[in-house]
Amino acid sequence: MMGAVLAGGRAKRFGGDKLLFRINGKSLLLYTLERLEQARRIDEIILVASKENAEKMEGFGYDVVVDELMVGPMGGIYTALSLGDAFLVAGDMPLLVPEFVDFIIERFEEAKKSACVPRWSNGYLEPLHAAYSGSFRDFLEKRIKSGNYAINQAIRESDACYIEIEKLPEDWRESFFNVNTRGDLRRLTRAST
Ligand SMILES: Nc1nc2c(ncn2[C@@H]2O[C@H](COP(=O)(O)OP(=O)(O)OP(=O)(O)O)[C@@H](O)[C@H]2O)c(=O)[nH]1
Ligand SMILES: [Mg+2]
Repeated sequence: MMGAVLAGGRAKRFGGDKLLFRINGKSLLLYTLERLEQARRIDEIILVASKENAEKMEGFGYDVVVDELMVGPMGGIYTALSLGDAFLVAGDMPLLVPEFVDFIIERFEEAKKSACVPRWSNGYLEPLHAAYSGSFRDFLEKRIKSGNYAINQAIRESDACYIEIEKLPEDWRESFFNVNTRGDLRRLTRAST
């Protein structure tokens, strides 16, 4: 399955070029890409960039698609799915667990639903660490046209299948860790990546 990495955000909370920020000499995005590469069920990776950073993103050596919408994650997902089914992940998730990625893709392929999304017992979803079908794109199109960019609501109103997070190995949860502020980097410098 294709792995699509969202990499077109403006990183307002972080300030500056979050994905290119180097931690121990390696960019944040490269941490994420290296983990994604290790997933056996990922056979191709694309980066979903913005017009502004597409050139820089090409430097990573993967195909880059430009998100023309720039309305947040939903637009990035919509853009990625123009190339077919995808496991979608945010570029700022450096502790991605490859086995967990494979697990989600397997569930997605068995379930034959429009999406397969991890869910916490309180109902909170992890839409930027989930598998989506190309047909989910048509479902998003109407919402985007009417200016409704709420991805969680879109998933809930679709026929998505859910993966109950608390039933899985506890150490898989670090896969959801994402860097929003400079303070979040402390966790990464401590982790053995
Ligand atoms: N292609 C694309 N990627 C996006 C978009 N919005 C966010 N992203 C990416 O999605 C990931 C998670 O988003 P956020 O944590 O909100 O990052 P961000 O939007 O850059 O940061 P903030 O401005 O602080 O919200 C990051 O890797 C972003 O680069 C978008 O509109 N289009
Ligand atoms: Mg954002």
